[in-house]
Amino acid sequence: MARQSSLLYLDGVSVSFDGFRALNGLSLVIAPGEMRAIIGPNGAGKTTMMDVITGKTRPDAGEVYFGGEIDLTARDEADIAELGIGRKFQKPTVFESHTVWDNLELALKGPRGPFSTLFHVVSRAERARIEDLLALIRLSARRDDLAANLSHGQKQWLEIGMLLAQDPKLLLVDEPAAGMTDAETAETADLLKDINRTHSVVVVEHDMTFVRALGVKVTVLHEGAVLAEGSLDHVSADERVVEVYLGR
Ligand SMILES: Nc1ncnc2c1ncn2[C@@H]1O[C@H](COP(=O)(O)OP(=O)(O)OP(=O)(O)O)[C@@H](O)[C@H]1O
Repeated sequence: MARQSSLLYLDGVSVSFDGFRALNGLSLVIAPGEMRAIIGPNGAGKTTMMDVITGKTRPDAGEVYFGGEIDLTARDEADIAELGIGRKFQKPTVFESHTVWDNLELALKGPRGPFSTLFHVVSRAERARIEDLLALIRLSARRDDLAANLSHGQKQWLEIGMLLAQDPKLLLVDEPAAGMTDAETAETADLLKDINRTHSVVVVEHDMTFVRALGVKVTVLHEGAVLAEGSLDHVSADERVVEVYLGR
């Protein structure tokens, strides 16, 4: 796909730490509206790739473009978040002593800052938006509960809801199924599919049951570059992928 028609475009991206190449000529293109799963063994470069996209790490070489035109290597982390790239880290960071509803309300008002938030009256439109988010993240019935009392999986969903409150154009999700029960894992795959109706998503995940449930194109990273790409069945049948995973 040409850079101009892509949502996210990485070409020949390299990152070295003390001479060690964490990314080694990584090229990856995400189409507008797409959901992509990124898999790969430990140390393959998945986290470093997310760090490059969000401006946390600067590449030594290569191109990183958002929306076809915006050079992300020239932007800082705050700029990139403002452009509409939201990142969900592995560990949930919800406000435990606030209710589920208040967490979403705070996220909705985020950029306005705490002082204006204090005196801000929630508009009818904002209430409707919070209701929609609650339904999407499967927490309508838990709206008045403290976030501290949610299960690990529900905290992850709440944090995804808080990111969505900012209406990102691209959502980066790091190992959402880690530590979840089987039922929560299955529900999270459904949740991401729901989100993907209106948002582009890049999800890094180790859990193959989860990746299969997503049913999207998979990119396999190895030693900082793309080893294989295609459906999960296609990449699982690739001998090089099998070798990398089984360490043969
Ligand atoms: N700040 C750093 N300094 C030195 N080496 C680093 C740094 N960050 C990452 N690395 C190294 O770069 C390589 C790629 O790491 P990265 O965390 O991107 O892999 P990953 O695919 O996310 O792995 P995992 O599945 O274990 O999270 C690893 O060998 C790691 O040790």
